[in-house]
Amino acid sequence: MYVVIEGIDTAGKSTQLELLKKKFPKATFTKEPGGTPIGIKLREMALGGEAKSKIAEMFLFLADRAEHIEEVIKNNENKIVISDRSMISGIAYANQLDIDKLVELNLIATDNTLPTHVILLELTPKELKYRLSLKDNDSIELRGIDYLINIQNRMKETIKKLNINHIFIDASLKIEEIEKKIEDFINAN
Ligand SMILES: Nc1ncnc2c1ncn2[C@@H]1O[C@H](COP(=O)(O)OP(=O)(O)OP(=O)(O)O)[C@@H](O)[C@H]1O
Ligand SMILES: Cc1cn([C@H]2C[C@H](O)[C@@H](COP(=O)(O)O)O2)c(=O)[nH]c1=O
Repeated sequence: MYVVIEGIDTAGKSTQLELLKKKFPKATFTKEPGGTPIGIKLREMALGGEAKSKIAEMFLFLADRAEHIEEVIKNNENKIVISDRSMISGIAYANQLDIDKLVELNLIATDNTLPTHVILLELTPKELKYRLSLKDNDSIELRGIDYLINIQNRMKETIKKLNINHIFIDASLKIEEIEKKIEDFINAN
């Protein structure tokens, strides 16, 4: 079972992952970018904002993803793996290219491996604005509310297009309510 938690910046992914670690102690927890030793270096490069080219930035994320699939996902095929982000983020954030082209590129990186379960935490523009105001923003968060809401729409479109088993959850619900919905979704499937 390859479960991924998706959502734009500040949607509440890390908060829920910490709770899931207690609920599913035998699962393998991982993340993109940065779930492998090479991935840690690629993450630094991608998020440092050094790349002038958006295409170069996308290839950094794709390199991270290819290594992550090979080293983490395939090596834990018979376990529950729960990942903070996946190719869904890869396709949504690279918004300079169309989704079909990005699906092709991402399937090369993942050797055709798709998540089996996608949980998307969905933010309203108002809540996103509030949550971003509470923290120092990295180079991607500095692109702003409209950019991130557009990315969220691309995430939803991608999940539907790939026809992956999924749940969309209102990220403004109480933390415990979201936790329960996620637990029920994983256990039901
Ligand atoms: N359901 C919730 N209601 C209100 N605030 C929440 C909720 N879930 C998380 N938060 C708060 O929102 C902020 C972002 O949460 P968190 O770090 O879990 O998001 P994230 O999706 O992992 O973010 P990023 O992708 O930027 O790392 C934190 O201040 C957290 O306490
Ligand atoms: C996988 C992936 C991620 N991104 C962006 C999304 C976030 O802004 C950062 C990752 O930060 P987090 O704190 O680990 O959530 O990177 C992207 O642009 N493309 C991708 O493929």
